[in-house]
Amino acid sequence: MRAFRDELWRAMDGIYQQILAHPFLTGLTDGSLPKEVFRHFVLQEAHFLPDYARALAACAVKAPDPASVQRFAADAARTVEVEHSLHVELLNAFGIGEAEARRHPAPPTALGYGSYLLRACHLGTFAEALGAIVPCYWIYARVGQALLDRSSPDPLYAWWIETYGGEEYQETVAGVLDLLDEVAEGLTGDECGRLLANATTTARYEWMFWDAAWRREDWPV
Ligand SMILES: Cc1ncc(CO)c(N)n1
Ligand SMILES: Cc1ncsc1CCO
Repeated sequence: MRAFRDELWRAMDGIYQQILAHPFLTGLTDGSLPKEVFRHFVLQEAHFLPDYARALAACAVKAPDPASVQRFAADAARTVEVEHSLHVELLNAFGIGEAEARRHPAPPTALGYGSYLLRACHLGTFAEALGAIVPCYWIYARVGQALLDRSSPDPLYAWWIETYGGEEYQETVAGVLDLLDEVAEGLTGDECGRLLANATTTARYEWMFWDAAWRREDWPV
């Protein structure tokens, strides 16, 4: 029997290939990515990660068993930690203080993505929430892995790559994918369809998030 995760990956693979080919990611590994573009990405992350942490906490609330509650609650806490080290390691390196990051309103795609995740995880069933949240983990794990081989001559970019390409994060994501396969066994065809539709939306937002950073997207009016 094929695992459900393969079906979910098929729903995202075309989008994932476009993520890998995006000039933001090719620029990360050859070190040619302009600093102002990465700076904008970090600013987007500073706005997105608190929403992401709360979306993970909502998954913890809906999780069907204590081990899954613990998993999502731990990842929510870990996301807050990553958000904090982002401030310490990166925003300071770019001369963006916490006050400035707060003053700058969340740009459209970061706000849209975070709002979508909160909506899906709060209003959906656990399966629908899982569909929305799994690609966040999986795409970053795959991107991190793909970039780890080449890493980056830039220590800032290398730090970021290690966070997501490293062993610890890879193991975290493997656990979530095991849970996905387990949960999918008990779902109807319709429920699987809604889970996959959410996964596709998240994968699209993942591409858009890189692209928005690349364009240094801001509110047009
Ligand atoms: C936009 C985005 N998606 C996923 C992750 C994974 O943590 C992240 N840090 N940022
Ligand atoms: C690194 C990491 N580990 C668990 S969740 C998460 C995502 C924070 O960005």
